[in-house]
Amino acid sequence: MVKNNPNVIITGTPGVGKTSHCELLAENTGLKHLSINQIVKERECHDGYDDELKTWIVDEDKLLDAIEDEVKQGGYIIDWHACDLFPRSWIDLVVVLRTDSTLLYDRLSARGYPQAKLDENMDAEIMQVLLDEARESYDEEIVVELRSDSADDIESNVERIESWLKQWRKDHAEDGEDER
Ligand SMILES: Nc1ncnc2c1ncn2[C@@H]1O[C@H](COP(=O)(O)OP(=O)(O)OP(=O)(O)O)[C@@H](O)[C@H]1O
Repeated sequence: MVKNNPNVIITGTPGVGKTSHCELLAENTGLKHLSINQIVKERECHDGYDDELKTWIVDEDKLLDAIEDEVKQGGYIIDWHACDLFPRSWIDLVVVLRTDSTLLYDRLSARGYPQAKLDENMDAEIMQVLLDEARESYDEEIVVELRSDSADDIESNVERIESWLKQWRKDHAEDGEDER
């Protein structure tokens, strides 16, 4: 299928700023924000709720089936704290957001996370779990690591992604012309 728009994953540890980035990027570009959290709940792509970690237990096969037809058309910003489940052929850019661990601690504490969940997420950020997962799952040219410490970071990161998008659209418009 020829896509007119790319698919971008915005990933990173919970609390790193994925939703904040996705919302601004969607508003500025017209790409659609696909919150996997919401899809899992609304389309029931889970095997129940983990009471201890206060999170849904995701059924990845159900989730991929639920979004495949939409995502294959292109134009989605996928917002999720994992990335290795999405087929490489669907994805054009993977942005891994990173933040300072003190800032992350404050953001997650403010949400009232249980201690076990807070510790797990702090460890994941410090050990750069998501960055390694992205690098192992996709070609290195499409994986970008960006800081998300301040509001200015959000703006400049979104601007960078917008520039990338402009170039992607230009390149693919030329491809389309070549094919004619
Ligand atoms: N770069 C930033 N500068 C200042 N505050 C930020 C930044 N990124 C996120 N925050 C704040 O941290 C909190 C969590 O942000 P957000 O919901 O965007 O994270 P998330 O990665 O989408 O989390 P989750 O994976 O749990 O959905 C929010 O209160 C948000 O305002």
